[in-house]
Amino acid sequence: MKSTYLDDNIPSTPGKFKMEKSNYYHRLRWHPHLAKVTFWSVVFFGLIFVFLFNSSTISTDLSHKSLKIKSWGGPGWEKRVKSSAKIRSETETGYSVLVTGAAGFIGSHVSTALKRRGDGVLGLDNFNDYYDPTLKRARQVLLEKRGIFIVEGDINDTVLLNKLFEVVHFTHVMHLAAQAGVRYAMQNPKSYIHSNIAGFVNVLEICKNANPQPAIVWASSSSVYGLNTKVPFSEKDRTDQPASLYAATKKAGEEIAHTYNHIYGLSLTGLRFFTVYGPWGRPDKAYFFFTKDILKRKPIPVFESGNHGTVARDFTYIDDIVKGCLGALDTTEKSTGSGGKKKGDAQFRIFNLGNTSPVPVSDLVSILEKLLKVKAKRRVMKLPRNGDVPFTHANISLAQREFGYKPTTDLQTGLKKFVRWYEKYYGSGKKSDH
Ligand SMILES: O=C(O)[C@H]1O[C@H](OP(=O)(O)OP(=O)(O)OC[C@H]2O[C@@H](n3ccc(=O)[nH]c3=O)[C@H](O)[C@@H]2O)[C@H](O)[C@@H](O)[C@H]1O
Repeated sequence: MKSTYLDDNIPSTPGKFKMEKSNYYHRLRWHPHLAKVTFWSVVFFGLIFVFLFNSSTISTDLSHKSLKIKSWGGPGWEKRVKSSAKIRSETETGYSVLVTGAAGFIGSHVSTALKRRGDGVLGLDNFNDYYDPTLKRARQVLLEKRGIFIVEGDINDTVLLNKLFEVVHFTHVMHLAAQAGVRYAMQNPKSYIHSNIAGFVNVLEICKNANPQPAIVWASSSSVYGLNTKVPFSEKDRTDQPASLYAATKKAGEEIAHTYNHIYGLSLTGLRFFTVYGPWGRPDKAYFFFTKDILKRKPIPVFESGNHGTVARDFTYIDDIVKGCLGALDTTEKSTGSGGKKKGDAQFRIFNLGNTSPVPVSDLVSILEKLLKVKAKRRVMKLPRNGDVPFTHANISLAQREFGYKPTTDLQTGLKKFVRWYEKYYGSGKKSDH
């Protein structure tokens, strides 16, 4: 009723408003003591106005947030979430998996493989612009065609994650969302803390409180071996001399995971990936931008270590990595806690997922030259001290023993598949501004 009254007094045209205003001033002349009241009222309302104006920026931010919240809520959205995470009835394993970073390179491949065999898969990705987001959107389109819904959101968004766990009882979380790239860590260090530490802790917090708690498999990195010189790198080796903030956050992730396993009974498996490559890969990786620049006849920086030493990587093909991820997932034991309380010891594992045959970066360039039929303009330079390590080499016997992990794709074969995809996706250099 009151609002109707107020509404009735709101001038509907500027003309009417002016009339009221003049009336008001007229009354002021008859009641001089009202001038004081009016003055303080103006000051008071002025302050309120200033406050509202200032908070309008906050409310804009909030409205972005609430827009986001709106964009993921509602019955239609919940239906999509449930249907994507639904296990196909005849499937052998019958998992319902939340894949974070599903629009990413490894995430999109793993999601597809899980869905193909009948597991329920729900993706989560914030589609950030660390590298060309159109590539992430293209992966999303592919996944959608396969019945995988990717929820757009950040792993730090507690409200969203809680909602997802309310809608679906995930049996597993494949946590692949991260801020990647060893060299970019010098430009944007906070993004590594945000995703690889704060975001990971948020995921663990949600999982620890979930009932039932899911088993978690997450992405660590070969970079945790840092400046180690003993090869091949074995899971038992020291990991306390990282060469980049990226590596340090991945190492911190392993320690944090151990804590959650110890206190809350979460089943946790960390995978140390060794320079993964292949179709639908990441444009920030050397093999990817070397391809682009060789095709454009642009010079490429090829690193060498001191005294013209070789810089080498244990490049691992994406299909082998996917097999490793699924093997790790299939051998997880259940988490033992519930509602944030540990009920018994839970599984904690770390595995190397590499190829076990390091290749010098100069050989990688030679393979690309042959595949692309273009001579590279090599600019050989000293390995910069910005996060890179001279070599990586995985000992994979642990993964082999635990779930029969056995990579089968050599660099030549894998790069051939990559180049085929690259040429199809980007055409003859037209779309290659990534
Ligand atoms: O497995 C990992 O744990 C990490 O793999 C990846 O790191 P890296 O192995 O360093 O891959 P990538 O950048 O492709 O460089 C490949 C090679 O090219 C050399 N390299 C690189 C750049 C350049 O300009 N020139 C050059 O010679 C360079 O020295 C190196 O020898 C991921 O970025 C990281 O997110 C993480 O997942």
